[in-house]
Order: sequence, then structure tokens, then C-alpha cells
Amino acid sequence: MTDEATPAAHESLAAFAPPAPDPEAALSIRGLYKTFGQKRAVDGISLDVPTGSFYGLVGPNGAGKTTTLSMATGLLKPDAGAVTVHGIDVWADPLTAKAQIGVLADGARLFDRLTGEQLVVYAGLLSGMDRPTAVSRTADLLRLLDLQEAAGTLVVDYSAGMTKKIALACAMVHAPKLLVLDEPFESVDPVSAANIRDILGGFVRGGGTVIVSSHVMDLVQRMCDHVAVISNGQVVASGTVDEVRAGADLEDRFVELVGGRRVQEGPEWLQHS
Ligand SMILES: Nc1ncnc2c1ncn2[C@@H]1O[C@H](COP(=O)(O)OP(=O)(O)OP(=O)(O)O)[C@@H](O)[C@H]1O
Repeated sequence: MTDEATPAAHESLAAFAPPAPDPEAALSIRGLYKTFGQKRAVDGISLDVPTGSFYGLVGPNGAGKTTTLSMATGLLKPDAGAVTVHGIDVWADPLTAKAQIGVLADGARLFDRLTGEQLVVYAGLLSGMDRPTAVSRTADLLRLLDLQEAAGTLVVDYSAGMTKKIALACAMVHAPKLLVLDEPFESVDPVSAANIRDILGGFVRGGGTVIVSSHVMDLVQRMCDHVAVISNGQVVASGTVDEVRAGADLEDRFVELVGGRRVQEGPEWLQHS
């Protein structure tokens, strides 16, 4: 990969047109590119997330996961490429596509002067449902996510893990077909993480599709059935978890795929013995 990407380079690369997106896939990405200044953050990613799969997206810091997911969910305009959700073009028909997607974005700002309960009801109303349905679904989600006691607390006063959970409730309240969750377990305590895994597992068993980005390989290996490894804005491996790990531990395979460990002892001033 090169950091000297230009729009012209995108156009010439896009000339090698990848096949059309797969309408059967929950999420189908073709030839996605995004450059920030001189930095090509996403460098020609194509990916199919099968319907009903629990899909992990992993990669080192700065690999392009968040940028890819932002473009896949209609939050960030790609320089080139196509994205469909259950056959609906995210960028040609964003309203229809977004109705199918629940997004937990990395670092997204919430209306944190609302209570947790008000925030989830508001998210439900924004998606077009009537108030009684929004209120009843909110009660179910607060119970599932163990947030009942904090229902009347302002979100600004929530801990990081509670904030993550209330954002997840907002992503789920409109019963999307596809959940796209950027680092859903970050800052979440182990009991809540186990609850969230159960909820997501149930969502998949009910026919939904979940995509999670995570740095925790052990979690991805246990939880996901498919995985894609992204490095330097490109997919370096994808498939079922067993295919990608190829008999090894996913963490070891990940380190091998993204360029291995750099063994360093640190500067002298950090050595004490
Ligand atoms: N808005 C932006 N402006 C400039 N550069 C950006 C912007 N967003 C992302 N980048 C750069 O694009 C690259 C990919 O970033 P991205 O956040 O997609 O990576 P990531 O895989 O999600 O990383 P992490 O695991 O650390 O969250 C990085 O080099 C980052 O600095």
C-alpha cells in the first residue's frame, strides 16, 4: 500500500471494477476507498457479510475499521465503491437502507442531557414508531441490559460502560436486521459483556446479522462465526473463523497476518534492574 493516494489513483483503481454487490448478503461492500489528506485509510475493501452471521472485523490500531464501518452504514461518504444492505444501496437509497441497520458508532455523541429511558424512547420515535411501542421496547431493553435502576439518570452521569450499553439500546430499538457495532465491549464489565453477548447471540439465532469490530481476539474467536482481518486499509484475510485461523489461535494468526510483533525492551530510562 502507498500513502501517496490521489483521487486520480482512486479512479484508475476503480476502473478495475469489482463484481456487483451480493444482494443476498446482509452487507456487501465493493471496492471501497477513502483518503484523508495523504492518508489512504481504506484502500479497496470488498467484503460480503452473510445474512445470519456473527461477523468480526479485526485489525491493528489505525487499520481502517471505523472508517470502513462508517462508510458501510451511511455515516461517511466513500471516495469510491459501493455498499448494499440486504440488496439496498446505502448511498443511493440511504433512508431505506438505514431503517435496516442499527449502528453503535465509535465515539458517537449522544443527547446526554436526556435520561437513559428518554434517550432510547427518543431513538425509537426518530425511527418512526409510535410512543407506546417505543416505551415498551425501551423497558425491555433497559431490563435486558441491566440499566433499569439507571433509567431515570441523565446519560451525562453514566459511566463509560453504561453509556456503551444505552447506545446499544438505541441501536436496537427499531428492530434492525443488521447490527453494526464498533467496539461494543470496550469499557463494559465482564458480566454486562456476557449479557450483551447473549443478547447478540439471540439476535443472530432469530435471523439477524451482527458485525462487531474488536481488538479482543479471544472474544471474536468464541463469539463470531466469520471474521475479516484488516490491515493498512485492506482485507488481508476473511472467511469463517476456522478458515482464517487455519488451525492456529486467532490471536497468533492475527499477529502473523498484520506483520508480526516488534520485540522491543523500551528505552534505558524505563529499565530498573
Ligand atoms: N477524520 C479523519 N481525518 C483524518 N484522518 C483520519 C480520519 N479518520 C480516520 N483517519 C485516519 O485513517 C486511518 C484509519 O483510521 P480508523 O479510525 O478507521 O482505524 P481503526 O482501524 O478503526 O483504528 P482503531 O482500532 O485504533 O480504532 C488512521 O490512520 C486515522 O488516523
